[in-house]
Amino acid sequence: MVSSSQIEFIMNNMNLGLVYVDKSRRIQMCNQIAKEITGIVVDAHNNHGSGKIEDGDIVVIADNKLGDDDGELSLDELKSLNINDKQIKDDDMLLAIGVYNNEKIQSQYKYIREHQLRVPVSISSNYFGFNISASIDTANKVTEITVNGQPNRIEYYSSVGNTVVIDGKTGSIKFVQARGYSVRHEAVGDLLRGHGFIAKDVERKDIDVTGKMFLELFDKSKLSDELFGALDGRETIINNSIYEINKRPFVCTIVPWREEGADDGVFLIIQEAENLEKLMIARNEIIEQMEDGQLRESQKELGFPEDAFKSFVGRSPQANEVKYLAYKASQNKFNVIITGESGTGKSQLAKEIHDYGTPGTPFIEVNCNAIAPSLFESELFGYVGGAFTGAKNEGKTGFFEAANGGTLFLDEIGDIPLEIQVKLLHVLQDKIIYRVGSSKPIRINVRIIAATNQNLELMVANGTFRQDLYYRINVFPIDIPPLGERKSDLYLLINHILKRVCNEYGMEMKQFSGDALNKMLSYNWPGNVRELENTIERAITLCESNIVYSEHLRIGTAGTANTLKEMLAEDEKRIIDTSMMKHNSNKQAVMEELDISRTVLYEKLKKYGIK
Ligand SMILES: Nc1ncnc2c1ncn2[C@@H]1O[C@H](COP(=O)(O)OP(=O)(O)OP(=O)(O)O)[C@@H](O)[C@H]1O
Repeated sequence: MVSSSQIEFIMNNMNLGLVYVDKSRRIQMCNQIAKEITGIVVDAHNNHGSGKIEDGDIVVIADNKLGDDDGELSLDELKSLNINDKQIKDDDMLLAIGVYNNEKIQSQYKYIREHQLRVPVSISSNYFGFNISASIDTANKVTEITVNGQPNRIEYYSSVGNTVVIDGKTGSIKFVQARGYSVRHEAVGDLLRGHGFIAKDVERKDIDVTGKMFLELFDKSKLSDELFGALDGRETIINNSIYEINKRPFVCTIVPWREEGADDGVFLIIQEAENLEKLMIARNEIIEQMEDGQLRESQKELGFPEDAFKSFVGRSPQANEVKYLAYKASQNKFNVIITGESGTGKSQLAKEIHDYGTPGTPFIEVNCNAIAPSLFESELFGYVGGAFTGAKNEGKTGFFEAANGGTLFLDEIGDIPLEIQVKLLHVLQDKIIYRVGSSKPIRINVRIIAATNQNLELMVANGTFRQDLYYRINVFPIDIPPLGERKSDLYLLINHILKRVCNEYGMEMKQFSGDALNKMLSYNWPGNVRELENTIERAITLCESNIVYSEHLRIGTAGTANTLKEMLAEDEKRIIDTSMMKHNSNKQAVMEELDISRTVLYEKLKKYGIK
């Protein structure tokens, strides 16, 4: 049994923020990382005590978007710093130095309306003997305020109001803005309206928030609405989706907890979203490790080795059952039939049964629907020289002989013509073959693995498949359920395919965004793993950055083209799609790149529903 102190240890040392909210919307648990990333506790690099802005204090502001994520800082509040300039508007970038509540002392400030500046904007001054500089670098999304060589740097996502306050009496720094200020109501607007600030030091690392209302600490937002909805029993699909908490983006997952005997509540799992790529890699690794661990556990329960059937990816109860049966089949030499819809992994499983049970022996794969009926016999059993017109002089080894000592995999066995079925039956019974044109028996020792996506029982009933052969090959049936019925395998499969495809194409490892994952997880995959593979492959070729977004996924269209016309249309659509994405939907650029006229482009965009 894991003790509660062990659980607490894990929660406080994991890389994810975890908050548990009960039915009454109170926080019952909040781990250390959740407190740190939401700003409930501060990683204080510039320590200071608690207090508030007093008359005569010097206030320095670097605000990239006035009125946004700065405690609704307005012109009215700026008057307290002796800034009274009607030209300054909401959303402007503002750098300011002023003395609080002293009409006689002039402030220094700079405001800029243009948001897309690529060069940093700054002011610097010797203000009452203090060397002060403040800057905003929109290209790198960084604000910095330096007082007498002591910098305070805050990176931002959409907006930030970096603030430093110098004590007017002692000249020491009494407040330094740190991330998470919204949760503490320490935004510059709040401070200028008289709100106090907390001390920032290492001792404040374990603030207890247990029992506090969720909305006392976090703003009302789309996320809080979803969270409360989940507490009221509403279905929620927030799974690695980006939501803002106190104006900063986080990768959020809401997991309702409904256990008999316990209070209903929800877990909120949060991660910082500022470096999505790194996070996604970390998250994927964690989930993979977790799922791997669960897989090992379930394999142990079933009593088969850890390394068995590793490449048959999946951890759903159905996938585990398939692997268990496959393992059992690999340990014996009886014939096996694998059934399942097209693309469920029948061929892959057949190869794995062979590799695990009889490594180093031949594995011959025969696709029965690719052989002309007249050639079946000679292909399966071989022939001797001069057996028929067109036969090679030296004769030919058939698939059975080639597979001797190993496995013959008969894919699409339902497509074997009736007259060959009877011959196959004899081989299975007697373990003897005759090459076409020869009466010399050849003893063979071959295990048959057959596969089909047809209903053989029905074929037996309507006379297209021999009943006796059916009984012979149906000794050990393994049915692989469609992917849509074992969705919990999706996550592992997605990662597995992604890795494989990136390796195959010699690309850097890519990651799926939360939205892209959600889109894949909510689709039913009628084409099974093959459709999933095609979709991922296409998405990767469409996407230029290292993150694959949902826009790159052409779900439901991949791999459905059958005719040349359909295939060409799919390619045309993909090429136009890629070009539109590359040029940010700039049609002129797309026309130039693809060398097509406006009329043609508009016609194609309409035809393929590309926006
Ligand atoms: N569980 C799995 N783990 C990893 N890859 C899988 C899995 N299942 C299927 N695949 C992959 O999906 C693709 C399709 O699988 P496969 O060809 O084995 O399907 P199938 O059932 O034999 O299809 P068909 O009936 O059309 O021949 C292959 O590239 C295979 O490697």
